[in-house]
Amino acid sequence: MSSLRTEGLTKAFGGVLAVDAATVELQDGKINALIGPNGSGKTTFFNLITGMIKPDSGRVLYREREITRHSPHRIAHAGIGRTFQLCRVFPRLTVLENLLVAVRRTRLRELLAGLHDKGEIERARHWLRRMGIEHLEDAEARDLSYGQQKLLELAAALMAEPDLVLLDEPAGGVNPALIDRIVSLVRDLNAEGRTFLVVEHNMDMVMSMCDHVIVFDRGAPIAEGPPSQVREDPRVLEAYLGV
Ligand SMILES: Nc1ncnc2c1ncn2[C@@H]1O[C@H](COP(=O)(O)OP(=O)(O)OP(=O)(O)O)[C@@H](O)[C@H]1O
Repeated sequence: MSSLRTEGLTKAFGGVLAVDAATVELQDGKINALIGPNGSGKTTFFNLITGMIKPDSGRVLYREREITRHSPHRIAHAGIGRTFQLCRVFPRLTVLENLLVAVRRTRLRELLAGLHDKGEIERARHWLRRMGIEHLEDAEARDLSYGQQKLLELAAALMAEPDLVLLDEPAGGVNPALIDRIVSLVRDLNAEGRTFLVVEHNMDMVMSMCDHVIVFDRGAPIAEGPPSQVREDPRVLEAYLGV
């Protein structure tokens, strides 16, 4: 059973077919990985699912309902959260403020006017504790290390209580100790019932953390299965090595 699936999803930029008739089904309740060589369409696929860009053709279904061409806000509301390859936080807001605006961007004005919702502050503190950055609540986001900003971004995504979380290169630019922390956090969040789709180039992380691996090449899946199986697949080696 799958909560998210795509059918023939296609997106071209000029003459480049970034995502080419991709039919993909995620395993529900699992940590799914999306891997593939540079430029194989992984980030574009994420952007199509989360409504950041619109497909040329094909469909995205979540819980058997069509969400193709819905706005990013509506897709987030349906229960799909995400982080970005190059971390996106508001540099001049504090850590806590970043989480409060994450709930609803339109409330930025209220936030700046000092109007806080107590329940939301409690939830924000809960996620900061889970990320282990609660001591940084009043720091401006720009003063955090890159890895801490990634944890903040994950906390911001979790503020909307998503059932499906898309992580775009969570280990990119992060030191090994923090990678371990992110892995154990993702495992815990998954054990609590959240499904994950993780784009990641760090193969150690993919192989040790993920249950199901989908391999993209030239905009579409060429192989999928458990990590041990995918690692041995000649099509995957060929896509990566170009042999
Ligand atoms: N906004 C855009 N305009 C033009 N071309 C784009 C755009 N976004 C992506 N592309 C092209 O589409 C293809 C797929 O890119 P995409 O970023 O989705 O791949 P990726 O698998 O995420 O790569 P990486 O692993 O390097 O992050 C590439 O050829 C890329 O140059």
